Amino acid sequence: MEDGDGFLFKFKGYYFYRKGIDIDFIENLDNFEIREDDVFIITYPKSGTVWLQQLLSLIYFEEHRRGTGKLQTVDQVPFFEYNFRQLDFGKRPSPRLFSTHLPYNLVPSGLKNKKGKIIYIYRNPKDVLSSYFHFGTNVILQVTSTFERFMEQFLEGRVIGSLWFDHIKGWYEHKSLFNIQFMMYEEINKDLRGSVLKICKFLGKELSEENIDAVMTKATFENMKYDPLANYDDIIKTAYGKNVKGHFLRKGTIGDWKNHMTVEQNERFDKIFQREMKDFPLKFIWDVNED
Ligand SMILES: Nc1ncnc2c1ncn2[C@@H]1O[C@H](COP(=O)(O)OS(=O)(=O)O)[C@@H](OP(=O)(O)O)[C@H]1O
Repeated sequence: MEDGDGFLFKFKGYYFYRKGIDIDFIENLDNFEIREDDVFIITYPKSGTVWLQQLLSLIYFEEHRRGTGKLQTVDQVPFFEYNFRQLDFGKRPSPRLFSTHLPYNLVPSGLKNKKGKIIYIYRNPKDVLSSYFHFGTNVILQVTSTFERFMEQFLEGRVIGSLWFDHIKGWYEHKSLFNIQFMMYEEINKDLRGSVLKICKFLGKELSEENIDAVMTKATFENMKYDPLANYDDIIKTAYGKNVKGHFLRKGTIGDWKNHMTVEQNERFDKIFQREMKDFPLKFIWDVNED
């Protein structure tokens, strides 16, 4: 984000979106009371958050599955640190569903006692960068930045969510403290049914075949893009302004980074990735034809 300044708020070494937070809430994150049946989706930005909000809404709420509900996904699975709707989390009925971009060291300490469940979604960081570039320039800043400049900011961690490498490594290296399931954006993209079943199993939810089919149909990119309860177009207008061009549901593909990065940029990225992620055990998928 341009020079980081106006848009970023740094707290305990981590960058938040300044306009979206309540500083009192952020300073007291540690003490937020966690319930046994709380569920958190945790992501670095642009890794599939809105998709998982839709999937959880569909898995938990019959009216959302049937298309008779009126609540947007952000009202059913609200952002934890960006409480746009100013919901009273303490008064929400169980099970509470949340989504967050927080790093492992800033989440409420109750989660560290394995109370609540976490689904951590990760995506190959070149596609994260490409998605973020469009979102950063079209939605958040609404100014033109070059990809080159944005890539530098991303690699320095001077963006909302801070450094991608720190986020994923922090969560993975501390996974034994949490009740956590890691899932890959690309795995959900390639095998939606298998992914829905995996999520249901982790959350202890049993859905009929018919309901699984309904979840899958409503969670495809095409259906979400035109679904006003799931596409965030309304939120963009409210939070960022009426003239914003960008969308949360942009391309939804694997390997779009190839349309953005030059050979040199790609080589530089690979070098840094290899240095930072040496010995990191999770697999990444960089191309749509890769298994
Ligand atoms: N159903 C479905 N299928 C495939 N891809 C999907 C889907 N829903 C969201 N997306 C893609 O997720 C990207 C946005 O990431 P986030 O939701 O994490 O963004 S944010 O952090 O909440 O701003 C963004 O990726 P890009 O298209 O590459 O920009 C979205 O298109």
